[in-house]
Amino acid sequence: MKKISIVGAGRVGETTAQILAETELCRDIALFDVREDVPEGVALDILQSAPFFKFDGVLSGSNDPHILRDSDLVIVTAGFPRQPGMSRADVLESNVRIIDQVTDHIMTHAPNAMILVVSNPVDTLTYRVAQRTGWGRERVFGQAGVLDASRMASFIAQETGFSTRDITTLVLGGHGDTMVPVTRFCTINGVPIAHFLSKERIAAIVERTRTGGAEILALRKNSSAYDAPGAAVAAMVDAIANNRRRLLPCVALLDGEYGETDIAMGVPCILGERGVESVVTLDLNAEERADFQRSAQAVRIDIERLNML
Ligand SMILES: NC(=O)c1ccc[n+]([C@@H]2O[C@H](COP(=O)([O-])OP(=O)(O)OC[C@H]3O[C@@H](n4cnc5c(N)ncnc54)[C@H](O)[C@@H]3O)[C@@H](O)[C@H]2O)c1
Ligand SMILES: O=C(O)C[C@H](O)C(=O)O
Repeated sequence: MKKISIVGAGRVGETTAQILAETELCRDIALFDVREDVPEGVALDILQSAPFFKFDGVLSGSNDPHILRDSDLVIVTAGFPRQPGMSRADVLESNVRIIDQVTDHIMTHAPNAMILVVSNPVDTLTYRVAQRTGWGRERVFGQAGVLDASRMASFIAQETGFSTRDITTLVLGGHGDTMVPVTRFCTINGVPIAHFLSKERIAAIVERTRTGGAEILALRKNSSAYDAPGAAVAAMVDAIANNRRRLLPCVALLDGEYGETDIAMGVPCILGERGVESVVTLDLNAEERADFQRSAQAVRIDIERLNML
């Protein structure tokens, strides 16, 4: 991938830029932010770590949206994080204004780009970007489930003592308290986690996964998570840049899959060089289907709020 732009040079944007640069996933990274001088400062600071990490490439930052031009991918991390005690949906009104402005910049300066939305509430904002651009769902998608699944895998590793390398997890649905960790598809090298963990322990891991973002927020106090989120975004970029065709949970527009239409939420997708190549429909059991529908209902409430703005 020739050029990746990151909109929002805050905590998540900066962490993502650092990982993309270090891993040389892209050698031309541009940062755009409205805070005066900040994107230039972030770009310069990361560049000065190049001799340690031994990477080459160009990193630039600007308050001028022209910096987005010719991007192949734009990662959107602009917007307010929630504060302790808030839900992600509580920043919807403030962040819609920001996301609309950012979307217009992308349409003007990077009309051929893919857009990866990170800003919260990510399902609703991905839906908003898709509506505003009118671009196909392969080009407009969001990050949530890769992070939630990685949180769940880290909890399973802590409980079982197994290597994270061997742990596979799947979290679907909206990126809120109703997210759907699908324990039936969580394994340790193919062995279902139920072989190693009791029902009670699995239930506790599911609950901790659902509240994983709030747990970090409560501990960090002035900031929501950004280390694992930056790594999750980088994993998605790796799938795209290297055309890996990975099966990853992405926030994607649904067109009848899982019985849902006119909504964006977390579903398993094939992610490759063209973005979301397809949505994979799993045969969910009755309980999983009910959980997924409940999660869709929560996202729909936000979309209705959005439509009233
Ligand atoms: N989807 C996920 O899994 C996930 C994970 C972590 C954080 N987030 C979300 O990502 C967003 C950013 O989090 P953060 O911790 O980096 O916040 P932050 O406050 O550190 O950074 C946000 C940045 O956005 C910039 N910004 C605001 N308006 C802008 C505009 N119109 N154009 C360009 N830039 C603008 C701000 O100046 C700031 O630098 C939040 O909404 C947060 O909830 C999502
Ligand atoms: O919790 C948040 O508000 C940030 C992010 O969505 C997360 O899950 O870490």
